[in-house]
Parts: sequence; C-alpha cells; structure tokens
Amino acid sequence: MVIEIKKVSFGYSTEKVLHDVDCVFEGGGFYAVIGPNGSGKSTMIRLLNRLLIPDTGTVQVNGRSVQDYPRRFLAQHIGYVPQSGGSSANATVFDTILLGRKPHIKWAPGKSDFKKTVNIIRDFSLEHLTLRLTGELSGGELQRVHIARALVQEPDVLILDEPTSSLDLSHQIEVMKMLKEVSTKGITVIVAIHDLNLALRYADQFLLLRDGSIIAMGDERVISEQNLRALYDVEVQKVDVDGQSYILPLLG
Ligand SMILES: Nc1ncnc2c1ncn2[C@@H]1O[C@H](COP(=O)(O)OP(=O)(O)OP(=O)(O)O)[C@@H](O)[C@H]1O
Repeated sequence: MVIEIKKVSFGYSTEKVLHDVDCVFEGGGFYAVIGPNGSGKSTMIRLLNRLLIPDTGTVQVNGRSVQDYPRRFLAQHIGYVPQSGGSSANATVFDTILLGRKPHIKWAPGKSDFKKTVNIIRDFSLEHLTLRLTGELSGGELQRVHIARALVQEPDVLILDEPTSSLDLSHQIEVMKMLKEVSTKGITVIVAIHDLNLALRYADQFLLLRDGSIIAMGDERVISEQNLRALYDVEVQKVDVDGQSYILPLLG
C-alpha cells in the first residue's frame, strides 16, 4: 500500500502548521518522522488516515484520495497509535487488544481473532497482565498494550506517534525490533520519534520536518550533522560503532 502526500498544507486555525508537504511512503518501508517539538509530525501523520483533512492538496492511498475510501476500509488497512496511546475504556488488557480485531469482525469475534490476540500477547510478553484493567497499568505497560492492539489489527500501514516515549530501554528495543520485523513482512511502518539513535538503528527512511516543511527525506545519510544542526540548532557528532551510526550531542 502506497501513501502519498501531495502539496498538502494544513492549519488548525488560519495559521498554517504544514506548508506544501510532498512525500511518498512506499509499501514495506520503515519511516521515521523526525523534527523538533511543534514542527508538525503528529499533524502530518494524522492526515494519513483522515483524522485531519488537508486545507489544500491531497493524501492518496494507492493513487486514490483517502477521502474516497469508506471508513471501514481505512480501519482495516491503516493502524494508528496516537501519542498518548489514545483513550481506551477501562477494559481488561485482553479485551483491549482483542478490540484491534474490530474492523475485521462482523458481529462476534471468531476463533482466529482470539488466536491472533493470544499470539500477540505472547509476543509482547503481556500474559501476566491479561486480566488487569487498563486503568491499572503503568504508562509503559499501557503503551505496549496499545501497540499490540494496533498490530493485531494486521494493517497494511502502521502509524505510531512516539511509540517508545514511555518505555524503558529494553522495551524500546523490543518494540522497535517488532516494528522492524513487521516492516520486513511488507507492512509500511511510519513512526514519529525523537530518539535519533533508535530511529537510525531500526528505520530505513527518514523524513526531517522543520516548521511544517520537509527539509530532507531519504536513507540514513539525511541524518547528517549538518541537517541535525539545521533542525535542532545543536551541535552533534555522527559516529560509527561496529558499522552502526550513532548521534552524539555535543553538550555545551
Ligand atoms: N488540536 C490543535 N489545535 C490547535 N493547534 C494545534 C493542535 N494540535 C497541534 N497544534 C499546533 O500545531 C503545531 C504542530 O503540532 P504537532 O503536534 O503536529 O507537532 P509535533 O512535531 O508532533 O510536536 P511534538 O514533538 O511536541 O509532539 C504546534 O504549534 C501545535 O501547537
């Protein structure tokens, strides 16, 4: 599934937040959207599944405007995990994750919906929490539950807004590895993320947003010292350790 943003501008009020944004997300890529606070990352990814509508320009899914698709189609094919994880009713972890199957269920969950739910719970090692209410979880546990719910939906495109923001180091790696794995199976993964080193390690395409405009897009070479200085006004060094690039901020 290919998603294309064509000459999109958007503002919540008269002031524009995105200016003439043009970019293509190809099927199976792992895209990291990077930029300072308020640069428009969340806004941009919310346009992809029609949570927001462009003021000008279009968002196209497989060559057709996203506005022309029925809601159910988008729910089946595009998964979205908002920044805060999204509100969920105070249901059990099991029911919350099972809800990810909702776009595929006619009137009641079938055997395969339960099986997929059990499998994803195992993949995320959430077995000990299945009967816990979501309101009783820690921020990181809840974030993993919401990512599991998005994965059980089996979308073609998975959009996540800062999916590792509440996670400890080992769970950050677990989640990014899992996203990498699903992208290798052909699912397009798009994450807004502040952690440049996690992005560099797992994503394969990078989109740099500054003040609502894309200043660079491409492979890991766009995460350059020069571009990061332009983005954050901070001096950094890009270093190589055993063939893997890392960004080292030079703290003043
Ligand atoms: N619902 C809203 N109503 C009005 N303005 C908004 C709304 N949501 C975001 N904005 C504004 O739009 C701009 C872009 O916000 P956005 O959330 O897209 O940035 P971001 O790059 O995701 O930031 P962060 O890294 O802090 O999450 C900001 O100036 C923000 O204040």
